[in-house]
Amino acid sequence: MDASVKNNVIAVRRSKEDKKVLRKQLKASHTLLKHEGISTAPQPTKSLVVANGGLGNGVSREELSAALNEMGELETLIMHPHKPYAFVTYRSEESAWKAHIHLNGKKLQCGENSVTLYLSYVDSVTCEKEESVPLPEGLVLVENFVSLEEEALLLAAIDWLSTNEDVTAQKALKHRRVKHYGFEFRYDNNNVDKDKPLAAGIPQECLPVLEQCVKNKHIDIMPDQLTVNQYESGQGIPPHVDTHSAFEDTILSLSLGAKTVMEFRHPDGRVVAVVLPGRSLLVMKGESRYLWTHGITPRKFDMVPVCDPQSPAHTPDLGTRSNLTLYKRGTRTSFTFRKIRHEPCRCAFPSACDSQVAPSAPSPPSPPSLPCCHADAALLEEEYVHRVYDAIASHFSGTRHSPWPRVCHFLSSLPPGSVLADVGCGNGKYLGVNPEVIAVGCDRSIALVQICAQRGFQAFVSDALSVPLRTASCDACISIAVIHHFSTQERRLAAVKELVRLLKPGGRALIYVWAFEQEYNQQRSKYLKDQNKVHPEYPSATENTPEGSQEPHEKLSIHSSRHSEDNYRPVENIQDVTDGKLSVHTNRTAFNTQDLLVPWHLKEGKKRVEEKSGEGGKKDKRKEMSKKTSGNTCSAYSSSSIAKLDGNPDPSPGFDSNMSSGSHLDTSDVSKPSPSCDTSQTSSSTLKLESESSPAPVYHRYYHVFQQGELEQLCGQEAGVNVQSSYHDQGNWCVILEKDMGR
Ligand SMILES: O=C(O)CCC(=O)C(=O)O
Ligand SMILES: [Fe+2]
Ligand SMILES: [Zn+2]
Repeated sequence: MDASVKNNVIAVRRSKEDKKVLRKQLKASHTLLKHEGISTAPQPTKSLVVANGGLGNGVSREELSAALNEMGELETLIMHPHKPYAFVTYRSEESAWKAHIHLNGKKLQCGENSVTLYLSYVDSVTCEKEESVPLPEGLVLVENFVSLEEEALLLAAIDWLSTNEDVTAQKALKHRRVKHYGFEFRYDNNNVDKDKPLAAGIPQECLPVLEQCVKNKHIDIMPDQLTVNQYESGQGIPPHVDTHSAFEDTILSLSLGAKTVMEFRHPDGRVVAVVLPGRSLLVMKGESRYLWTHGITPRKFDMVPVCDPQSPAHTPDLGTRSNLTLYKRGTRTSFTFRKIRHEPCRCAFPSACDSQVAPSAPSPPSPPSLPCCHADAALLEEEYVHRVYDAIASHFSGTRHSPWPRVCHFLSSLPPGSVLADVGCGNGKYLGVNPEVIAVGCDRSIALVQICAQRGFQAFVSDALSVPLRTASCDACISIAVIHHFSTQERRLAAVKELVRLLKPGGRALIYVWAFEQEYNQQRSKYLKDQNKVHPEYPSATENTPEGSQEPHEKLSIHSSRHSEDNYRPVENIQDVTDGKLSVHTNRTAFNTQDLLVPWHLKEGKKRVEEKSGEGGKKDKRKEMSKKTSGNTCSAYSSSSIAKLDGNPDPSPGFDSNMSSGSHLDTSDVSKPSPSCDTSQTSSSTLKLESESSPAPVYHRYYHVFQQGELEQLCGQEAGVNVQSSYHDQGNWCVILEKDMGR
């Protein structure tokens, strides 16, 4: 090839590349306008928006500013938390122009990953003021409370190698090291043996610090108990309230070593992230001690303000607003000083107080523990998922009638003639959404499958881990609110694998699971919002769960920053704090643990309603429902029109029906459960509780609520499938998977 031809080929290639970059840049501008309201300028200015260069992409301030600084002197660099873009303003337009030429379409290495930057000029930079969120009431943070020398002295006072004979539960907890002095805090009963002081009292080295605390009126009486926690990077402590009956009001926590971010969560869903710098003292009193939970999410990076002089990434020239950076966690050691309480607690927060009234939902007589093996897991699910759904099926079905728009959208996108499996189909509300597809449902609950059959849908009883359908027989699968009922990670993965097995190559699966995070984009979910409202459309605050809500959007307090979206790391199980026993969730409050029991208050009276409405007979609901839900309208059908089961139709002609598992709970039906209940159900005595004051039986369903990123990570473990998209929908995490063509 002669030189001119070669040059032409290179020029063509280059122009092709340029066109590609231009196309992508335009797309990025379009997205910025559409989703963020940021309009780009057609002509050069001093300011640029850097798409993909945001903290939300895992780009740190240091990495981005290093690249930008090479093009000229910066005036400001603004990085909003969680956003996938940054704004840069140069001192001169020429530098901005240079950055545009050299960095647009270029890859930036960020740790192990790289991102491609797209730069566009902007006329003005949105310098959204950080919302200054107050700290929880009663919380005080005192920076530089101890000197560097005192810090070293205190750290040296802890001998991690020695073990105290008299300490039963003093051990390296799964996710951090712990040592107790004065009294042992026992993680098996969440309390202290008040009559059994430890041989080792609070170390002498702590006394000057404690005296200072008393002198400064941070605490009235000298503490007599110390818990030292040591966290390596990536470790944390689950959200909890220190047991009221164990300790007096004030709790002091001294942070030594690396800084961390502690999250405070109010039962109404508010989350405040507080940066705890090394050598600072956190004083928790009143509401912040009694009502808000505190916890440290296990992660390796936190998002912290760059203006914090503690931060190694401190860059004072760049202004202070939105100057956040990723901070890599190091080892942190905390000294938590508390005073043992000898009388019952009489705080003003009875809902969170173990000394005062019982919690709103009675616990099962003997709450189960998280399973440690496959057999235990199967037993737990049998008792706390399958039996419950069979017992509450009718009432449950009456509350589950509005198909979700985004699920409908997925179903409506399937070409006519597609084969669809709804694994964990519940009462079958999605089976008629797209009448052009061949839909079959399965559910572990025979009672729910009977309801499907009653409506004229094809459904059979089956365990979601072993669906009696041929491999690669389905164009699409849906699993709506099912996988969160599996009690081990292995079983959740097995459920994903089973969906993938059913798919044809190129087939797609839609998965919904309930989210740990019930606040998203600064909005609390309906699930949380309706906690005090008795709304005709929704279950009451103390009642059953619609599974609708959202991701925590931690508010930045003056002293705080939101943490980064580090890769998902499982939350340390609350077991370390409550020892083993699953806790009973209070409906319509924020979650404070990932594995829990969710109460279902069974309502009586179905029969009466049916008699009144005169719609007790059997009816083919499929046509009616298809009519109403075809297209993308997703209209609800009335729960009072659900036929009463007066027979036992064979739910699954042609299929093996003696399988077990994967019951269905709807994701976000927020409709009021109609007073419908099949009173002839049987139930396990360990699940159902009746008390004199509340004759309505309460059942408990096991859930594993997913943290952001966890579902993607789970699906990522299954080879031969891609996560095509993932999103948050009404308090659920959702993914669409696509099976590889080659499989
Ligand atoms: O590490 C901390 O600062 C808090 C420890 C804590 O909350 C506890 O031990 O109860
Ligand atoms: Fe605590
Ligand atoms: Zn209390």
